[in-house]
Amino acid sequence: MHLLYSPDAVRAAEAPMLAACEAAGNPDQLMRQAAYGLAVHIARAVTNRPALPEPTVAGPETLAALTKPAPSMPGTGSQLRGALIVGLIGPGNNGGDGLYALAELSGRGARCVAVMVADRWHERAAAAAAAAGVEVVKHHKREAAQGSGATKHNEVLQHLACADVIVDAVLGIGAKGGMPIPGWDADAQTWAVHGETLDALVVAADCPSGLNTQTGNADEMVPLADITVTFGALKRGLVAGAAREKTGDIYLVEIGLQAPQDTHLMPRLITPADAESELLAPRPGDHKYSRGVLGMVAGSPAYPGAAVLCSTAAAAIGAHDAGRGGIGMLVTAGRGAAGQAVVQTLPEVVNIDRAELASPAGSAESASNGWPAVTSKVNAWVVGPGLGEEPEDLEPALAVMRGTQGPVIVDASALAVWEPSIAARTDTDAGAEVSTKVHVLTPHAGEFLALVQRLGIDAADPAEDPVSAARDLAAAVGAVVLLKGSATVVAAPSGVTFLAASAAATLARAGSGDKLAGVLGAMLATHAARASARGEELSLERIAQLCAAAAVVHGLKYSAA
Ligand SMILES: NC(=O)C1=CN([C@@H]2O[C@H](COP(=O)(O)OP(=O)(O)OC[C@H]3O[C@@H](n4cnc5c(N)ncnc54)[C@H](O)[C@@H]3O)[C@@H](O)[C@H]2O)[C@@H](O)CC1
Repeated sequence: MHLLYSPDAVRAAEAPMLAACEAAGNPDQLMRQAAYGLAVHIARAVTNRPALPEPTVAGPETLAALTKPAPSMPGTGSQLRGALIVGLIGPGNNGGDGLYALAELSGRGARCVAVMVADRWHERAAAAAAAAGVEVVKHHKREAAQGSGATKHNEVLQHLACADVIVDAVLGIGAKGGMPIPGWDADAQTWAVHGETLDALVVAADCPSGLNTQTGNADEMVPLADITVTFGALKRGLVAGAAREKTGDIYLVEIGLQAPQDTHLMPRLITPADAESELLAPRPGDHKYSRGVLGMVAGSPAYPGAAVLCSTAAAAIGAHDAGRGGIGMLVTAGRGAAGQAVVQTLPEVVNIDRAELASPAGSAESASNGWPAVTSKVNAWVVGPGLGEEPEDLEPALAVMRGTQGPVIVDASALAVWEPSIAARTDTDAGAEVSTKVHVLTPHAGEFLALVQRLGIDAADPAEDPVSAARDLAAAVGAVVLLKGSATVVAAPSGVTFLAASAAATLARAGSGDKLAGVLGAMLATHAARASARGEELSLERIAQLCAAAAVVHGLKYSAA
């Protein structure tokens, strides 16, 4: 699990270290450390492309390929000889990182060019770069406006066209929007005039320039990076929202930052290893009920496929890997074709008539609420995938939401009829959240906007700041909110938040949400069963964490398909 820092948290963590470096008469020590890490990754990129070591956070492309490149050592001087590395250098400390990195690489034999894209720069780093033999080209807007601008522009283009690596060290966490580079054509993601696609590997220093490292918001001006080498800590805005499409693989360079004392409300990134560790192994003596029973109200005569996707995804967890993460039993409440399709695909499923949830028959074998007896064994429910708008399908879903303590994953069509009053729940001791009635809402951005509008909730825009958006809704309605996106954000009402960033862009297709609902259901059912056997309940924060782990499992399992 990685803590995700806001830019303010990064600055706060850096401050005492910078003061100590200053006092020791070595003010750039931290920057040099960061720059060394950057240089190592650039050297690896030059010498080993495309076999780079495993990133801290895999980008969508890497996930789609699901390759695990072999780790390797940084290149030696001789391997770098002949390589051209061009740094785009901005006015602040991010530019300083770039300059010190170029100085390192120049010392190892690469030809390095620093293009100063602002009319000021980090003086000490620039002096170090010049002393190490880095060529300097000044090409900023003010200078571009003066007579020699066109010639200079062509010179820069020439360098860029021949570069093996372009280092984006224009703006870091101090960016206030935009890319201050003369001639940068954002639409084409290249430099104007020539317009050809550049062959170089683009390495972003700390973050792609212009990215909002608080929210992840990135407009079309922000250049795409093949890899991002970030310093000290993972920034929240590197893995949230649009950032996923900009950063490529992310590598974290440690520079010794101390974590803040109070990290409770810092978002956390769930790694594949974290997610794996949440897949419970079956124990000797387990039986189908003790492993966890998942109930499902999914699919309808109009959309029977959603029920198949949801149930097969739930059943597939645990089908391999010694049964880890697997549920003991799946109970579906089907109607017509939706029920038949599931049973034909998964004969082990217990299918009950959906109508019996909305209008309980109440026979001698019924559960205490009049539902079929098997429902009393259910540890978690999924309601909504493929239900459509018919009352025959939505009423049973509502009955589950109202009539069980949960956890209930409220997905797709069920979100359109969900009300906070349905989830009304009583907290025990002050501050201790227990799952007396737990609902997990799983909107994508469109469903999120429809939901907050219908309920009159003031929430951040998920397209601009997904972490705040999920937190706002969760706090307003008292439910766990799983906001789907290129990174998925899961927030508990307390504000505790987890991110899952292990899904490739290939997952943006019909049916992915249905499968995710099934994986979520399996994760919650297995953990709720274990907790209940111990006489415990899962807290809302724990449920949020498990949901993010399930999103990671889903991303890894289905990204390559
Ligand atoms: N403080 C340190 O010692 C360390 C800082 N680090 C680096 O320093 C970066 C932060 O440095 P800074 O605070 O100097 O911030 P930046 O380097 O991100 O840039 C800030 C400067 O750019 C200007 N600026 C912002 N947006 C602009 C725009 N759209 N157009 C033109 N100019 C713009 C600002 O006015 C300011 O002068 C980090 O991202 C990281 O790369 C690392 O070296 C680690 C150590």
